[in-house]
Amino acid sequence: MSEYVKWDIYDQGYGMITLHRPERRNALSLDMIEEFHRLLWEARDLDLKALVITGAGTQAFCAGGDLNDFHAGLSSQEAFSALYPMKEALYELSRFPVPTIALLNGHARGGGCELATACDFRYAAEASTIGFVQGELGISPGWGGGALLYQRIHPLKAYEMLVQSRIYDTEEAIQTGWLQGTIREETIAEDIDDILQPFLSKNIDQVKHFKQQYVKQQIPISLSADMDDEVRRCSNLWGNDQHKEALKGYKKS
Ligand SMILES: CC[C@@H](C(=O)O)C(=O)SCCNC(=O)CCNC(=O)[C@H](O)C(C)(C)COP(=O)(O)OP(=O)(O)OC[C@H]1O[C@@H](n2cnc3c(N)ncnc32)[C@H](O)[C@@H]1OP(=O)(O)O
Repeated sequence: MSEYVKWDIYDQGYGMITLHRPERRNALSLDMIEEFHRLLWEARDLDLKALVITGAGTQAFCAGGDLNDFHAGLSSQEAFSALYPMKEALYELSRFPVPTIALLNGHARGGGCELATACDFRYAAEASTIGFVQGELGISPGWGGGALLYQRIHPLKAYEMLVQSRIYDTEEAIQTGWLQGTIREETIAEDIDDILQPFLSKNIDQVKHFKQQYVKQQIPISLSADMDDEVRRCSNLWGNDQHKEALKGYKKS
């Protein structure tokens, strides 16, 4: 159990999982990942029309893996064991039975972008920035979010985002097709209502049907093996000199 992952159900018919660790920019520790996955399983059996994933605070949606747990001193085998549970959670999330929406209340980095990519749709506060920065850290995405990115946007754009590993603002992220729209800080509650309304106005069987059809086209069971391969490749890169140098500022590295 982790106190840093919260779960709410709203009368309008949707659920919301909130990463609640703003002082660490909602970075995901191993405990948080376990709790996140447990909540996803619980949520599957509820009659929801949509599931929202967001972060607490105004700074960050999610800064990726907690670099105290995912430190550069891990062996490849240890890195694989640490990374794999979030791959399993993201695979579940990508095949969740009803539409899923990432509400980026702030910046997303590394695994935070992978988490958002595992959702069907992404909306972000205007000042948010997005970075698949793993390439700058001497590694590659380690939770299967790279494989998912190829399913969400044009493959050449996905490749560009991953290999360049740079930071995008919301306007650029919309152009890639990764982000569907922005939320204004002054009207955040109304904007969220507007985003959710088209989902909540349908009945549950409708939203389940639309989601099932999408999953059949875009998130085949075989994607799981591609995501496993991604975890393995990231683990093999783990702890190289560039990685150690990039994580120097964090404990245990
Ligand atoms: C492991 C999986 C792998 C993957 O598969 O992709 C990854 O996720 S690799 C991790 C990639 N993530 C990063 O490199 C992000 C690092 N963080 C940032 O770039 C910035 O924090 C931010 C997200 C852009 C926000 O910037 P800002 O608002 O200026 O906050 P600070 O940088 O001052 O951070 C505040 C506080 O939080 C701690 N922090 C931030 N990110 C992490 C993290 N990933 N793990 C652990 N702790 C993190 C940071 O150290 C600060 O702590 P204090 O100095 O003690 O206040």
